[in-house]
Amino acid sequence: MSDFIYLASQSPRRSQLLQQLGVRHELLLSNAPGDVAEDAEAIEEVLPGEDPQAYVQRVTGLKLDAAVGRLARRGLPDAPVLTSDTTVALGTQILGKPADAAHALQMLAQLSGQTHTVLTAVAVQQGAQRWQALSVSSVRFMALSEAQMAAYVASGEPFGKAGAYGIQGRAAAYVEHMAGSYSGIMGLPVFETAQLLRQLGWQI
Ligand SMILES: Cc1cn([C@H]2C[C@H](O)[C@@H](COP(=O)(O)OP(=O)(O)OP(=O)(O)O)O2)c(=O)[nH]c1=O
Repeated sequence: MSDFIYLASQSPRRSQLLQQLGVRHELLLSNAPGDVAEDAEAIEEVLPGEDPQAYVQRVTGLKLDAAVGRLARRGLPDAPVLTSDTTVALGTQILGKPADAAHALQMLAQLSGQTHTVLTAVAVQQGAQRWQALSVSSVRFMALSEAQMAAYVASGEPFGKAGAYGIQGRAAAYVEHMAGSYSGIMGLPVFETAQLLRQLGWQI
């Protein structure tokens, strides 16, 4: 069994959460010479009529396909690798990452005073074997004033985050209630990740 895993993710939170589990890992990013940068926008496109649960699992699988391809091109076809995707859903509507400040404000206005779902799928592959898990959490936001939303967007925190907020940051002050997995909302559910890694032989 390998004593480390490749983490194919740009997200510093995911690395931090793997570290919390004591899992040695190396980042697998598309920055080596000869690497083909996959088109993240194409990977994250929502199919017509696709529900959030199907979406987040499909995108995680596509991220894993890309990562496995990258490893193969580096001559490491059997190395273990992990990917994940986090999606915020308001009913059946998928809220991705905000494109700009206006988009972030619009998403926060939608989440204000409502309960939404945060879905994070995790997938690992080693050789020909692949395992995948899904974490689903529910988060209720207090009603936010225009001034609160504007200040939060100005803090810069919404950018690069699904649903335009980070529960691990200042947005914690707006979360009235949450049920599910705090780490899953942050991007990597530690319980489900540990379960997947046990399948690969890790003792966690
Ligand atoms: C809801 C929420 C999301 N997020 C983050 C987690 C994810 O990093 C991000 C959703 O984007 P993702 O597309 O899941 O991940 P990413 O682009 O950051 O990283 P990669 O695809 O390379 O693995 O939103 C928080 O950090 N806190 C939160 O409370």
